[in-house]
Amino acid sequence: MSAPDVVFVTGNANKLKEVKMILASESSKINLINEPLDLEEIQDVDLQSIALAKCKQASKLLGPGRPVFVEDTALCFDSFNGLPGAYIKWFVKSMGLAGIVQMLSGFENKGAEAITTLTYTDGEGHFHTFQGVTHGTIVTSRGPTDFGWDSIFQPDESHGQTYAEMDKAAKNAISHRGRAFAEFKAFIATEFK
Ligand SMILES: O=c1[nH]c(=O)c2ncn([C@@H]3O[C@H](COP(=O)(O)OP(=O)(O)OP(=O)(O)O)[C@@H](O)[C@H]3O)c2[nH]1
Ligand SMILES: [Mg+2]
Repeated sequence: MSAPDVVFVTGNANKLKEVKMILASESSKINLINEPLDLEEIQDVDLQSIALAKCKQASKLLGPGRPVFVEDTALCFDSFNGLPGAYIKWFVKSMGLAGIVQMLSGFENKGAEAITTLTYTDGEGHFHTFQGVTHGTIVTSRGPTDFGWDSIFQPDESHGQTYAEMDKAAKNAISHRGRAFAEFKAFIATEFK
């Protein structure tokens, strides 16, 4: 029997690339499909509520009985009590990376948490949420700038490299996304035997 389809709803090609790499090891259990639907994102500081609302909307659009997951990624500054959080996308768009670095110039603590919140539904009313967190520091941009804020985030565990300077396998091994999907992989092992 072939592996069942599981849909990842995202319009972000960089996320998709990383997730395909992370879930490649599960290809005998699930057949990963992408639907680049543009989902509404509710205004909330609670990351689990945002991911759940996104997943419910994706599931509604795809129809019942279809396993689907979404993820929402936040960047939370220690000095800002967790903001910009899920709003980081709009900060990157409006201010650029240099503007974001500048926002923290008056603060001694330049620490930040990158958080991925992933919500999966079986399409039959059951929802499961997984989260991955990586702490780091906001630094002046170093490395390629093709993915969000990768070039200004230096994880504590990276020996001085920004995410953008790391190769993908090294990033996935310690990243917010890698950690959230490690939990999801353990779930896949029990859900799709
Ligand atoms: O440097 C980065 N390293 C990452 O690992 C990463 N993951 C997400 N992002 C960016 O942070 C915002 C999240 O917003 P987000 O979760 O709503 O994503 P999105 O709207 O692009 O896609 P989606 O909602 O269709 O899945 C967007 O600006 C993403 O580009 C990242 N930037
Ligand atoms: Mg989004």
